[in-house]
Amino acid sequence: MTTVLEAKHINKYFKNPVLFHVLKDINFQVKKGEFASIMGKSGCGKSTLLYILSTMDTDYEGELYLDNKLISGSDSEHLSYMRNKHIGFVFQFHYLLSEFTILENVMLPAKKLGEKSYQEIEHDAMEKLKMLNIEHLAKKQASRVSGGEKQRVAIARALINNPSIIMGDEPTGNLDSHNADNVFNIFKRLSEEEDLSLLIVTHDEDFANKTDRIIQMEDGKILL
Ligand SMILES: Nc1ncnc2c1ncn2[C@@H]1O[C@H](COP(=O)(O)OP(=O)(O)OP(=O)(O)O)[C@@H](O)[C@H]1O
Repeated sequence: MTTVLEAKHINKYFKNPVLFHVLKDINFQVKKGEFASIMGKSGCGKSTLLYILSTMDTDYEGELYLDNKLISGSDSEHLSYMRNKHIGFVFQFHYLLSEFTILENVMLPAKKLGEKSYQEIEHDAMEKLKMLNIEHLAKKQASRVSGGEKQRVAIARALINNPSIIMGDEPTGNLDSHNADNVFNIFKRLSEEEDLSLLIVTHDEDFANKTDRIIQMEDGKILL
């Protein structure tokens, strides 16, 4: 099976004021179509790891591969391109631009990538909204839709550049159980029907237990 993301011997230290070894020899792979979750107690290093895997943090030791290409050590311009093209993000808070319409919000990462015309991007964005059953919200201002709807819009936005992997940091942390189930089911469908990989940090055991694999972290290490 194809590997979409691979971390090899990732070590990370914080140096303020004393040296703190926060990530200790992290090794794992995420395969194409795999739905994996990362769990662990508060402070064990989940967000720090996700920050590295998502290429936002470059101050670490080890190797990171995205779609079998070594990306650790790349310059910031290349990393920004790879991040935009290959990774979709869903956070606890949706970070939609409230003055923009839903459609405009979903289009933004594709405009940033700059590989398609406005019309193509608009068409793609409508397709993503349809996929998530929220096409009727397209022309609405982002501030005027519900919390659960906003999170579905955030997923549509994460999908707009057809990434290989979706990374989430507590994407259901701010949702009630009905909307959290909804987001889980969307992720599950994306993994099963679209062969998309998902790597989701969560504190929600019910959510994690339903994923294909739980990556359990403790004190900066992955438990095997
Ligand atoms: N910039 C920083 N400088 C020093 N230490 C930091 C920094 N950021 C995080 N840490 C420490 O690194 C450890 C891991 O933090 P991290 O945020 O990755 O944990 P987490 O598992 O995501 O926690 P939570 O579940 O509460 O979000 C913690 O002990 C934290 O205090």
